[in-house]
Amino acid sequence: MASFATLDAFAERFSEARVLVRLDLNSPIEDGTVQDNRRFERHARTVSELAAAGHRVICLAHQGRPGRDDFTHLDQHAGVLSDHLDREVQYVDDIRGETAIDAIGDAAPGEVLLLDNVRMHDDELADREPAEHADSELVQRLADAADAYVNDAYSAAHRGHASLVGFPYVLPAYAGRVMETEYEANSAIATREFDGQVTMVVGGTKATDVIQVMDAIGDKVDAFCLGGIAGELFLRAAGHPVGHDVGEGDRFDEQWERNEATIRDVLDARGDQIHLPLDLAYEDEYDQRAEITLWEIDEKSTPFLDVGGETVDAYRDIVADSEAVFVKGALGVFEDERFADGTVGVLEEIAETDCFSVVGGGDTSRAIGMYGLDEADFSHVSIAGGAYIRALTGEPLVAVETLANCRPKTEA
Ligand SMILES: Nc1ncnc2c1ncn2[C@@H]1O[C@H](COP(=O)(O)OP(=O)(O)O)[C@@H](O)[C@H]1O
Ligand SMILES: O=C(OP(=O)(O)O)[C@H](O)COP(=O)(O)O
Repeated sequence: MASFATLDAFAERFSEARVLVRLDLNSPIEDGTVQDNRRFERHARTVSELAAAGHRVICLAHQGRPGRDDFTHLDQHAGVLSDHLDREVQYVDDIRGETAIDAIGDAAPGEVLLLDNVRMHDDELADREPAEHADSELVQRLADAADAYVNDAYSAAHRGHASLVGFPYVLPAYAGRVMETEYEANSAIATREFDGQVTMVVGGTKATDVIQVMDAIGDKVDAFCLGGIAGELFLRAAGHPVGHDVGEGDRFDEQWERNEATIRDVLDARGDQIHLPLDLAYEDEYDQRAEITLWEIDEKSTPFLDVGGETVDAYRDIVADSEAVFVKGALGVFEDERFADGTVGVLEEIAETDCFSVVGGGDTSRAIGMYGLDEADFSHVSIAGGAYIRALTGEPLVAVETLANCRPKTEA
């Protein structure tokens, strides 16, 4: 178990500090609009605690990845975060230049700044070891302008990027409240033993995260219920003519090339644990939801956007018989009500079943609020996806390990 210092220790040491706070505000963007989600509400608790205590809060965050449609500036994120606070979040359209450094210097006690998308600086994603990131211009420039660093970005803690692992080498570093609570919940899961059936529902778009970990966690899981992009990729490996891009799509082929061998290995090794969709749903010529069983599909000519009704019924039965259920990634494009049956059907069954349950995934956990489900009906609703699933397997999260084990040279 990692042991890191929390905001309790920070409060004992600092007053009116300039504190860099790394958040994970990576969010869905629909028609160019950042979608509010649990990450803003949860991180606002950490920001609010620091600002209310009179510190000058300098937030760092990322959105998307270079080259992706959702790779944007953070101006909208500042507004959404403000909505969850009793104070304005001042967006700074700079990361480590003079504008940013001056804004940090001018920040008054209790003020909150949000710098621009940290992934827009080349140092952030450079392929370096954590100690090398500490020497980067990005980390050095911002560290010189601040007194301390707080990492609240548990949901990005599996990424060894500069703003996540570099600062503990050069500034006093602490865990934010999201980091603290997510770590405690998700680490406990990796060490728990269940007598009854353990089920994992996996879907979503980041099949690479899911597929590589399925094999690692396979000894702890009795049944994997697949959907989303991951489900189609496994169906493709099982010989069905699905799981490839059609039209403008770019969700499948690149992930297939990267993961085909692993998918086939996992299917061979754990086929009896893996439940694949029996039917799929798509948008017909009347813009309505239509379903098709696997055996009716002779070619994929349109994107499949959800699992079908037969699959939902089968997965609900599996969940109903489970002592523990972990969910990572949505079974369909639940943001569109026509294609929410898979995701919502499984979540409803979990809520009705007396089981230990964890729902993970920044996007996926949004479905709970969107469809009127009660968060209290789940044991833990994580705002992490890839980080959460790695925690399930007990895999160390590099940003957590760095936060717990590294100290500035001046304090070594
Ligand atoms: N068949 C599908 N085609 C395209 N997108 C899908 C499909 N099924 C699920 N999704 C998308 O997966 C997203 C959630 O998956 P992902 O981003 O990997 O998980 P999270 O961010 O929750 O860890 C949802 O936003 C949903 O729209
Ligand atoms: O949203 C995130 O990951 P997740 O979708 O696995 O929860 C994190 O912000 C990490 O984003 P990344 O997967 O683009 O590095």
